[in-house]
Amino acid sequence: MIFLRVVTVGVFDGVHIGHVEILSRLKRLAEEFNSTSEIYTIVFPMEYYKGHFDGLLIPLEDRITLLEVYGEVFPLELNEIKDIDASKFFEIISKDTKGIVVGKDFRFGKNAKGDISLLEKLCKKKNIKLEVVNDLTENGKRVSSTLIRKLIKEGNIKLANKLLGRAYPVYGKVYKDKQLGRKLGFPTANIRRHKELVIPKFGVYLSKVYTPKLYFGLVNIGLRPTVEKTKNVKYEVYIFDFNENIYGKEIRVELLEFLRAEEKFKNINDLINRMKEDEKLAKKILEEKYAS
Ligand SMILES: Cc1cc2nc3c(=O)[nH]c(=O)nc-3n(C[C@H](O)[C@H](O)[C@H](O)COP(=O)(O)O)c2cc1C
Ligand SMILES: Nc1ncnc2c1ncn2[C@@H]1O[C@H](COP(=O)(O)OP(=O)(O)OP(=O)(O)O)[C@@H](O)[C@H]1O
Repeated sequence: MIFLRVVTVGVFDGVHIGHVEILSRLKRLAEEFNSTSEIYTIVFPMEYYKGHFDGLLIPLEDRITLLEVYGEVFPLELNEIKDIDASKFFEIISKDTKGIVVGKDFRFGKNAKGDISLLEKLCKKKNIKLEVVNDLTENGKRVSSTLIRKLIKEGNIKLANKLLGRAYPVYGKVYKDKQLGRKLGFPTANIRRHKELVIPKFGVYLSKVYTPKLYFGLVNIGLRPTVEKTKNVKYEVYIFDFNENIYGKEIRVELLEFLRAEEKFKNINDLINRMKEDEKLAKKILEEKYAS
C-alpha cells in the first residue's frame, strides 16, 4: 500500500506567522487528499555556511515541536542536499506526493537553480497539486526569519513578537555565579546562553519568567560593564516577588518589552539606583498592560 503525502520544504526558523500561512495550507491540503503531511526543515540557512549568520531564532528541537502541529517533521542538512540538481531534488520530494506547498520565493536544487516556474512545470507533469502562497507582509515588508533576527538585534522586541506570533523565548539552566546581585539587592538567576541563537540587543527587558510557575521580572542581557566586563554575553534574570532556590533548574523567559540599553555606570550606587528605576518602570507597565 502506498501512503500518499503532501510536502513542504524550507528552513522555518522561528516558525513565524509567514511560515504558519504555509503550514496551515499544507494541513488543509492533507485533509483534502486524506494524506499525511510532511515538513522538511533545513537545519541552518545558507548564510550559516557562508559565515555571516546572526544565529537561529529558536533551537532546532523547539522548531521541530512547533512544526509537528502541522505534520511529520524531517530535518535536512543543507550540505547533504545543496549539490543535488533541481530535477533530482524534485524527484525526491515528489515521490508518492499529491501536493506541494511553498512560498513565492521558493528555490531548490544545486545553486538554487529551480524556481517556481520550473516547479509548476514538473508538478503539472506528475499531476501534483502545487500551492504557491503569497508573501505575508507587515507594513509592506515581507515577514521573514531574517527580518525577525534583525529586529531582535535592534531591541525591537514588540515587533519581533508580533511577527513571530508569540513572545520571544530565551531559556536554560540556572547556574551559580558570584552572587554579587544578592548583595546589591537584586538577586539574579543566570542562565546559560544557547550558542547557536541570535543575541538580542544588550539591555534590560521586561519579561515573563516560568519556573515553571509564572512570574514577571527583568532580564539584563549583556556584558555588565559596570561590575566586571565579562567576555561572554550574560543572561541575568531578576524575578519579582520571588525567593526560591532555583540553581540547576530550567527556566523559560519570554522577552516582552525592551526597557533600556545596558550602560556602564560610574559606580555601583548609580547602577543600583538605575535598577530600582527599571523595577519601578516595569511594575508600572505591568499594572497598565498586563494586570489581569
Ligand atoms: C535589571 C538589571 C539591570 C542591569 N543593568 C546593568 C547595566 O546597565 N550595566 C551593567 O553593567 N550591569 C547591569 N546589570 C547587571 C548587574 O551588574 C549584575 O546583575 C550584578 O552585578 C550582579 O551580578 P552577579 O550575577 O554576579 O550576581 C543589570 C542587572 C539587572 C538585573
Ligand atoms: N512571509 C511569508 N509569507 C508566506 N510564505 C513565507 C513567508 N516567509 C517564508 N515563507 C515560506 O515559508 C517556507 C520556509 O521559508 P524560509 O525558511 O526560507 O523562511 P524565511 O522566513 O523567508 O527565511 P529567510 O529569512 O532565511 O529567508 C518557504 O516556502 C517560504 O517561501
